[in-house]
Amino acid sequence: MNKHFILALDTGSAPMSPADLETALRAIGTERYHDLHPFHDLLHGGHLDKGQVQAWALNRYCYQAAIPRKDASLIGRCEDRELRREWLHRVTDHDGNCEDPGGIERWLILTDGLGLDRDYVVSQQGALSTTRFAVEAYVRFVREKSLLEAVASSLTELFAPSIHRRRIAGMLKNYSFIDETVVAYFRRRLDQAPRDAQFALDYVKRHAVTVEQQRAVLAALTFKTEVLWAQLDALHYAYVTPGNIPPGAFRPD
Ligand SMILES: O=C(O)c1cc(C(=O)O)c2c(n1)C(=O)C(=O)c1cc(C(=O)O)[nH]c1-2
Repeated sequence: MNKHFILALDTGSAPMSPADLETALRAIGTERYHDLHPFHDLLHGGHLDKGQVQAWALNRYCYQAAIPRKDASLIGRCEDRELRREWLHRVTDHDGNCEDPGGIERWLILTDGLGLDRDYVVSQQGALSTTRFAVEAYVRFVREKSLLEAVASSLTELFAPSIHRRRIAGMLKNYSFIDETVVAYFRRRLDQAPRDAQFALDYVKRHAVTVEQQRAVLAALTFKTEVLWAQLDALHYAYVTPGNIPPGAFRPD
């Protein structure tokens, strides 16, 4: 977390204004969001082979599959009807409904396009243990922490549209095996994520009013950046340095 803001909250003085809280939250993204991870430079810059892109996509499926579970958990313990109403579409955005097949289906179209077997992807059997541990830590965090911290932990989405735009452009340009069908998931998120992130940011700015609450939301967002970073560390270790794929994990042909 940005040292300046920790110090501001350590003094025991007045809580930050909502505007300063937003600045502090955004500073966490600037310092820690996973757009800074070297694995993303390789992925977006066209420096991975098809097997490494497959490894990324099948590991990332675990995250996709967990998102509606953590959102349903949040709804399940929320007393506030307005918040439940607003949060509900996050579940259908991923699970789909009669009008839209949903984000998980779009992710599976992406893994189909990369030549991966659907049942194998959905089984998560080839995923790295670190991926599963990190993703599950996020689900548990949302289930167990305060509602305010749970909402704050989604705020990495403030920073997602720019990485999605970079990914769409970079992957289409740099990989012969990527086409519009495969990047459809990210195109859709360009509309969905800003709306969700803005709601969550407004909620956090309205409800994190004490020093303790502000400290908790900053820590929640920091935790979430670690969930994302750990997944890329694991991918980088296993699939970029030769000889490191752990037993049982996906092995590219
Ligand atoms: O590709 C990415 O870098 C990225 C990052 C994040 C994020 O920052 O948590 C999400 C997504 N994508 C995404 O597609 C998505 O649906 C999503 C939901 C959430 C969340 O915490 O509720 N984060 C993200």
